Amino acid sequence: MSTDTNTATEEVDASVDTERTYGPDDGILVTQGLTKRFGGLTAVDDFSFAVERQEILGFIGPNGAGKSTTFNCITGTFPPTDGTVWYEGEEVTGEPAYEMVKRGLARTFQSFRPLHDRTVVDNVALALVPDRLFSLSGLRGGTRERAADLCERVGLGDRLHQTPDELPHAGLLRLELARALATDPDLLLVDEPFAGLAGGEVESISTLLRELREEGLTLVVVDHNMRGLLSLIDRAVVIRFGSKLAEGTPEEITNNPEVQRAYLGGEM
Ligand SMILES: Nc1ncnc2c1ncn2[C@@H]1O[C@H](COP(=O)(O)OP(=O)(O)OP(=O)(O)O)[C@@H](O)[C@H]1O
Repeated sequence: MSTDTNTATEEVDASVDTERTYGPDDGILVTQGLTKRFGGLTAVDDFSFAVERQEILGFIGPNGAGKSTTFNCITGTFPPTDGTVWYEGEEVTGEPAYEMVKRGLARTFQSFRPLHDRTVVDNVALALVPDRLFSLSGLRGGTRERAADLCERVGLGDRLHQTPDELPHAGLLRLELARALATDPDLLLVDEPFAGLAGGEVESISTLLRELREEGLTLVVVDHNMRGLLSLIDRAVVIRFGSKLAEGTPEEITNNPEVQRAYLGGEM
């Protein structure tokens, strides 16, 4: 993927309805005028979008476009400088991460963070309990059963008693997904699931994500693998310089001249 090149702002604005004002009922997750400044740098700039219930939304943008910062403002890593976030129709702007998890918003991280001295099933079981001070021996049987079910669900049923270090990269991603699912989310933000995966693995992870959607989950997926992402998603929102560049179906996005220009030399 290429880094940013300069494109006239007028052209960029012409590709999206910048006048649209979003409200709490426009989707399961909605932002209006989301802005995040780090000192003099505006990383997210008056960014509005909505995620529809049970869709798979791709969140696309070149390096440094503001994708992670948008995620971080929504999931409570840090508060936005300005703007509003609604989740399930309620305003949640600036709510801390643990409150967002309680509301049903989960995320996976590109850099996996399993507990290396625990087994796969223990890692998932610990994500099920709200307070990590509980000892594993104190977990009820039902909890461990639920953890094993989740491992099974993501394709780790035959690796319950291995440690994370014994898993291949795709297995670690599955574990990360199971740990996120352990919080019983309605909406899952998935950060770069295809990074480091071979073609066949991209397809099997895509199949898993589609199945999770069929089971009722809403998914927002960020990835630099355009081919993998566009064949997975229903719709995409494209961000550039912290602002919305375009949104639409994979076909609309692929054929959008501004998007093509933003990804000059990239894989569209
Ligand atoms: N904590 C921070 N402090 C200062 N600047 C930051 C911080 N986090 C992000 N930025 C800056 O904000 C801008 C947007 O970064 P962000 O990480 O959101 O982009 P991104 O679209 O996720 O990029 P990538 O695809 O490379 O992960 C960048 O210029 C980045 O350097």
